Amino acid sequence: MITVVCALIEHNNRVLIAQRGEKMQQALLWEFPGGKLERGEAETDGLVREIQEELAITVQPYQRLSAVNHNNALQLVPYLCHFRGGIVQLLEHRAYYWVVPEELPKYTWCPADVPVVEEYLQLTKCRD
Ligand SMILES: Nc1nc2c([nH]c(=O)n2[C@@H]2O[C@H](COP(=O)(O)OP(=O)(O)OP(=O)(O)O)[C@@H](O)[C@H]2O)c(=O)[nH]1
Repeated sequence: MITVVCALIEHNNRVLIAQRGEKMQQALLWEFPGGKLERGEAETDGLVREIQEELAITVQPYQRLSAVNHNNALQLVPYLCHFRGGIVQLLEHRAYYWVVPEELPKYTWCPADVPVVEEYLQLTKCRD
């Protein structure tokens, strides 16, 4: 089982979503950006590194959501993150959007992300 950390980057009541490239696995599906941890790396350190590598922005993880075990092959570990600065560059993805939470279900997600989207929607409803 591989562990992948991903970021729900929040800014002005929106969250950043990213579309995988045509040549990536799960091509053209939407995801929360992130990636695999390096050996011995803490989850939050790996996440900050991946987001800098993929989007050239700085984030600060502040809350871990429920990890998703997908088909006993992938453990997806989501973190809520504050946006701390930079200008988004698509260094690996095909597209990105800042969306309000209610729009999240309109996108075609990587299957492992579906429970993450649901948890996030519940959480943001409680904030209102
Ligand atoms: N980053 C990310 N990967 C996800 C998500 N959902 C999901 O199933 N995955 C899968 O988790 C794996 C992570 O791959 P990745 O390509 O983003 O990770 P990485 O940057 O470390 O990959 P690399 O080996 O090319 O360096 C892929 O198989 C990807 O399809 C998600 O929300 N975010």
